Amino acid sequence: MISVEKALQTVLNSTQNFGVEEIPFIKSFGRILKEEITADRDFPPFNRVSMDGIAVDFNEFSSRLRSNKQLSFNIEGIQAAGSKQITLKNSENCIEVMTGAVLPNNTNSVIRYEDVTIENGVATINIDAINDGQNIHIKGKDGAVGDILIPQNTKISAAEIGVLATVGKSFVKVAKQPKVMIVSTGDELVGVDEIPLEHQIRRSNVFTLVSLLERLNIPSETAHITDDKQVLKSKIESYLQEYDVLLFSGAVSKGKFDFLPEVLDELGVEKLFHTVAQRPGKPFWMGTTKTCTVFAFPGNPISTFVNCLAYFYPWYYKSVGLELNEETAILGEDVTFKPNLTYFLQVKLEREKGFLTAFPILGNGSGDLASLVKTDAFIQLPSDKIEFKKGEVYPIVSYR
Ligand SMILES: Nc1nc2c(c(=O)[nH]1)N[C@H]1C(S)=C(S)[C@@H](COP(=O)(O)OP(=O)(O)OC[C@H]3O[C@@H](n4cnc5c(N)ncnc54)[C@H](O)[C@@H]3O)O[C@H]1N2
Ligand code: MOO
Ligand SMILES: [Mg+2]
Repeated sequence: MISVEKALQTVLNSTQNFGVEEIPFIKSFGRILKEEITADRDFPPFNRVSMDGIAVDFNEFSSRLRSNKQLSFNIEGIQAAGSKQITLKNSENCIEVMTGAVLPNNTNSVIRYEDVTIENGVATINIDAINDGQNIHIKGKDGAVGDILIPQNTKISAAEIGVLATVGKSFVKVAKQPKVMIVSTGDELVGVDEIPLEHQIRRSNVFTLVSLLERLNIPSETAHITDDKQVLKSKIESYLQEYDVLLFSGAVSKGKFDFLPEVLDELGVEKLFHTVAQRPGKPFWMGTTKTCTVFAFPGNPISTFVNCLAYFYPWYYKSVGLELNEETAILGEDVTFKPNLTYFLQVKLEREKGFLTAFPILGNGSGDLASLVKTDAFIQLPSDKIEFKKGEVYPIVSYR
């Protein structure tokens, strides 16, 4: 048996590189960027008018103000957004300009319509102070051509999608997703659409795993294998050839029909560890071949669930180059836990005065999958303590 810390270290030392693929940018939400995105032109690419109004020459405005002349300007033309830049021919005049338009040549300040009265083609300014360059979004102010706008290894959100669009990146390089097979085992398990007999239950773990992977945008396939050693062996043999990752749930403990560890061993999967000093999820088995990583989670639903979050998630993040950000929360109640095991305790998270606080909710052990609905996360209480006090801070793995 190894500690949670050692198990996680082992998991992180056996990450995989899934390669890179180029996909349409609009399909890249949630994926990990595998190239730098640079500005293809200045941001904004021209002096952009930022208020609807009139554009004037600031010097002309100032000199009239100094000599108490009328602040009336003949309107020479209109500069609309999407039109080529026009030029103010006579600096005593002005040009009407629209937000998003190029600032006309020979003008350098924009006065809002709200501060102007327009009559018979003449705009009279109703304010007696303007700033040189006002209401103009200067070319290159947000970024210069060639600037890095999005660094490599960024997780693509709506913000990045907008930037990809604006620089014309219709195709973008992202980390390939692993090819994953999720397998449940057990003779007691029937399909979701079936009516279980007295001694049977519907299988649920594969579907929670599919959904936990969907949170990472990883597609997956599923299969179910009965507790038959030969069938297990022949199916797994072909899965090992075909997939980057196999996630199992069940058949890793001490039961007569828990064949998985020996089958994986017979198929040449190198065991990295079996059983971790934790509750729940203790009989977790992990191993690798040259091309495939195998996570065999204990079958109790909460064991499968927490181990996917605590081990597969960080393994995937590191594999695709994402930083691991440890989340923490304040324990909301005293907890006593005697066994010399790391305790992944189910908690409901609440924000109290801006701080994330974790309130323990005790279910009926690792088979009580309905209790997951009442909680949001697991708080990770270390094995070297027995008493955990309200107010102490510990890592959490959340799933909401
Ligand atoms: N003698 C011992 N017995 C057990 C130990 C032990 O240390 N010594 N460990 C216990 C712990 S802890 C766990 S966790 C389980 C792990 O068992 P397995 O990984 O072998 O899983 P199974 O025996 O196949 O199933 C356990 C339990 O989970 C249910 N299950 C399995 N798959 C699914 C699924 N896809 N959907 C819903 N439920 C599932 C299954 O029906 C069993 O009730 O072993 C303890 N025993
Ligand atoms: O490890 Mo088991 O998951 O405690 O129920
Ligand atoms: Mg078992």
